[in-house]
Amino acid sequence: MTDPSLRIGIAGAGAIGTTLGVRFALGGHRVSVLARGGTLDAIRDHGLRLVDRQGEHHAPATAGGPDDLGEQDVLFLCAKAQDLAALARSSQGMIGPGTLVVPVVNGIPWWYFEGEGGRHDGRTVRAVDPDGSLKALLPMDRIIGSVAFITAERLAPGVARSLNPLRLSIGEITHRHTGRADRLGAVLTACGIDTTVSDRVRDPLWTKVIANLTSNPLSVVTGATLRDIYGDPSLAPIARQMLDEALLTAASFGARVALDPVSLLAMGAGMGDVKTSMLQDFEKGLPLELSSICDAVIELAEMQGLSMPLTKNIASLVRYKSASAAGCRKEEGAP
Ligand SMILES: NC(=O)C1=CN([C@@H]2O[C@H](COP(=O)(O)OP(=O)(O)OC[C@H]3O[C@@H](n4cnc5c(N)ncnc54)[C@H](OP(=O)(O)O)[C@@H]3O)[C@@H](O)[C@H]2O)C=CC1
Ligand SMILES: CC(C)(CO)C(=O)C(=O)O
Repeated sequence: MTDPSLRIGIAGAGAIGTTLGVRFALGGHRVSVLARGGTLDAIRDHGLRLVDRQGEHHAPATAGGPDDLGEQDVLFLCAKAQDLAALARSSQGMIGPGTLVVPVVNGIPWWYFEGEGGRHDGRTVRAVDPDGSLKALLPMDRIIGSVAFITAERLAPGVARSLNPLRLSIGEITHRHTGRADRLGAVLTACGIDTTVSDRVRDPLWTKVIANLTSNPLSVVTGATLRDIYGDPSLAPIARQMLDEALLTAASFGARVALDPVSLLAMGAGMGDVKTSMLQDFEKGLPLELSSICDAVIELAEMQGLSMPLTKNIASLVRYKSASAAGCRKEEGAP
């Protein structure tokens, strides 16, 4: 990464992909976006658009499908966990021998045990990579772990809005400190994405997973926003109990979670009437990101001989609700 202008690939042009793509283009990098359907047409015709704290931006980008885009210096994979394997397959042409691959996906990633050095080193997380496709398709020695502390929404194909500060944690998945992670962190920060490079990227990862796990599924069961999930006298004890289950699991893997339970609940309640991404997906009839946010955490707990009974039950309720809503939509003739 000596050329100041990098070839940066964005695979998955939703809320996060569009936000990152615009920021990179504004930073002077050559952005190529892997998209499909109407999103591909819109980006080809109009480029990418972002409304953020700095204003409204329009950025040029090359857009294409699986066979159109060449090797990149860095490839960001920006999709929901359940879509990642298909996206990784479509992105193969963008990955060359030197490409760094940065998945920006919530939840426990498939690479969790790669280079982790513990007693489960190299083990697959079945919930997120059931048939080993991700491990086979993506070069483990060039994965940079990432955790996105960003809020972004997709307003239209190729158009996103992100009004909170853009923060990212990245790090080598092997705990090593390397120049390539530092250089990537500097590129991101120069593009307006405030990036921390950590030798322990699994720590912020657990912090984020715990925030998602304690709020996203409960929001689907109840329809509640963060204010009530963490602050309402009926719901907050449920969130607290799920938090305790998750903290125990994180601690069993030696994770240092940034927030204590009381602060996390207070911070969550203080975020106000925010609908979680899972509730938004549920309301749109989209598949939910349960594999990486719930199932993978439960799988990790069970590997350590722990159980997460409440989390498991809440995840089952969400699955039931999501399946029955899909059934109703089918009966009503919706697509
Ligand atoms: N949005 C947010 O505020 C945050 C999101 N995250 C996490 O980041 C990840 C991405 O989220 P987000 O950007 O919101 O998700 P979106 O659903 O907005 O975007 C995902 C994009 O990936 C595209 N995609 C999926 N599969 C393929 C494929 N095979 N080929 C081409 N394109 C594909 C989708 O295309 P199509 O539209 O055609 O289906 C969609 O545009 C998730 O794990 C999310 O939880 C993390 C922090 C904050
Ligand atoms: C807002 C927050 C932190 C809630 O878990 C989130 O990341 C989401 O909605 O997916």
